[in-house]
Amino acid sequence: MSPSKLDSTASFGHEEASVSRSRSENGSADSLSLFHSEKAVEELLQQTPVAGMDEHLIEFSEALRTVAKALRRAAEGKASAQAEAAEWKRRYELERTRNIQMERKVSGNNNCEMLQRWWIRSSLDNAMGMLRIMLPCLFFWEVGKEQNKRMLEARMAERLSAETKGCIDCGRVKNSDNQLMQQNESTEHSEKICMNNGIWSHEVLCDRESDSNSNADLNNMMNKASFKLSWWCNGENGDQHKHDIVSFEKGDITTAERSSKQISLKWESDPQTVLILTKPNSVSVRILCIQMVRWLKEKKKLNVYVEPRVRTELLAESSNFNYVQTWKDDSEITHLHIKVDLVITLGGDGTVLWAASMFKGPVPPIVPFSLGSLGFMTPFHSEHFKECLDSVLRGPISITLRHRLLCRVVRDAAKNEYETEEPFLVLNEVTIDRGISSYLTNLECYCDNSFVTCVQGDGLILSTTSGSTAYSLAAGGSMVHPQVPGILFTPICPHSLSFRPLILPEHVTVRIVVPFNSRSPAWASFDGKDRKLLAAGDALLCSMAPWPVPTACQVDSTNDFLRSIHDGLHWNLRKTQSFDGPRET
Ligand SMILES: NC(=O)c1ccc[n+]([C@@H]2O[C@H](COP(=O)([O-])OP(=O)(O)OC[C@H]3O[C@@H](n4cnc5c(N)ncnc54)[C@H](O)[C@@H]3O)[C@@H](O)[C@H]2O)c1
Ligand SMILES: Nc1ncnc2c1ncn2[C@@H]1O[C@H](COP(=O)(O)OP(=O)(O)OP(=O)(O)O)[C@@H](O)[C@H]1O
Repeated sequence: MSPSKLDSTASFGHEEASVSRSRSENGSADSLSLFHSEKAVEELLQQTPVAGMDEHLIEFSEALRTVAKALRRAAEGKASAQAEAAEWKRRYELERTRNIQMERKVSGNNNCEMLQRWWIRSSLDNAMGMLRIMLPCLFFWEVGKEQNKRMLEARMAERLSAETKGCIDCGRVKNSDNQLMQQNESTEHSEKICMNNGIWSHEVLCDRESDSNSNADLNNMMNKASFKLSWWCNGENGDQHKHDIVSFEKGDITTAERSSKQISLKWESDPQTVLILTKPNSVSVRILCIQMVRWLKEKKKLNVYVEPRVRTELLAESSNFNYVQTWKDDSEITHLHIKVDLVITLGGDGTVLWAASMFKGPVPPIVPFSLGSLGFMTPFHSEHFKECLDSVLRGPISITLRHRLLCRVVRDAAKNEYETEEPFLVLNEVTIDRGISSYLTNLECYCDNSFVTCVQGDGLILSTTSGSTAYSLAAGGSMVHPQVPGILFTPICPHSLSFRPLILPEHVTVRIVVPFNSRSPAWASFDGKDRKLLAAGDALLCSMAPWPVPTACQVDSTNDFLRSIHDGLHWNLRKTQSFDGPRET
């Protein structure tokens, strides 16, 4: 306790306090007088109205903190429940697909016994499927997510009606049953892997909500190419993928699953619709686009979609291009993923970012052609576009599943965790910087519920591993293989020399808060676009998005990544030492 405080408390006229004060002033303070002073202060604090108010304020602020914590926990609980619901949904889709496959096999066989067994199993599966739908349904009723609830209900209804009719939707109508049977037999092995481990991208890309909305959409969905994804890795057991993340046999813990694998895409039916996205204001891009559209339509008989700007350019070139399709307003863009089998980009990395930003949910596979200066994400050479597209359309192709970050701005974070603005999906990074302010940014950072640090500097980059070769790299972050799931936490010019970049695991939610004592607001930008002001009290929540961006590889994801850093950055390029120098003897 400072002497001035003692003085001020003594001036309230407490007798013992004034005695102790005079003694200490005379330099004869002893333990007794100290004891008296402390006691006096304590009593005084209890008596004075100021002390009472302080206590109330402390109590009040603690109560506020508790409320904020509870709100935060509820929001985090909500997010994890949503993720769980999505997982159930995915499993339901997988199971349904399995039933369809089984039904096809059974329908080709006249054996009654088999049919009987299938029906028993199918009914059991259906019951399980129903249970699995019911759980997320209950959850959505709870949290009032009306839209998701409708979607799940529609699926339940669809399943019920399929049961009543005694048949289940057979997916693509294009292939005949015989063809499918042959296909099934010839791909038995990969199918087995797929059923257990793969992603049935046809299902992932389908928006069932919209197919119940209109027949037109249903037709579009029927026209969408079906493919399946399987993954592989060079493991010890004949490249076999295992289910368990960790196996525990006879006391030995062994990691069995690798978090990152090379993904392979195999078309199950031919792609029919292609979307071409082009960098604007480039003559070479325009010329290539014209050639490509012609070739895709005339030689490959594909439907071609382009942006409205490009359609106008094509029609200015020749009125023959009136078969090229486009959209009228932005709301139609939200349905693109249902119609489009493949996206082709003509430009640099910025055009791939542009393509990714058009899909706020699932993204069809992207084939990026390099017409920029660097091209970390654009492995295909435009001179050989016919050969490249031929091989992609034939399949199978290796793809890189590029993770995206889902970013939500929460205004006045403590109060409004439920009222978030429209989220942003970024393929490279979200940057929080000081904008035009000349003050240091002051950002409080949390990883789930743990405080990470306070960023004082020019700002912070939260990057995907695909973005690790972009802004994050320039700010001193590491380069990371794009298939590694993780969130890069890279400060921009930190005002502390010990502030090194971090890489956080994929499952965390990072929360960046502009504290109330910050000297200036901060600015968030998403893949270098869409700047948003973050005022004091606002927060940015960032977690891994469920919809990655699948980009086709020239060779495979590792080869393409290494080539891009060698060619793009001349990484570790150094003249080799000559052999005729000094040698150890
Ligand atoms: N100091 C910097 O390095 C810096 C500063 C601002 C923005 N950027 C990057 O620019 C991106 C936006 O790109 P744009 O094309 O719309 O803007 P732009 O036209 O200004 O190009 C930025 C450059 O970044 C490169 N780039 C983009 N994504 C990359 C990636 N994943 N790996 C390696 N290089 C990549 C592009 O090839 C281009 O050369 C942002 O997401 C950000 O990563 C970098
Ligand atoms: N279809 C599009 N519509 C509008 N803007 C686009 C489109 N495609 C790309 N862009 C924007 O154009 C800019 C340049 O694109 P991109 O990076 O692909 O070309 P580049 O700058 O020549 O390539 P590099 O960056 O490799 O030199 C980017 O900011 C990107 O966001």
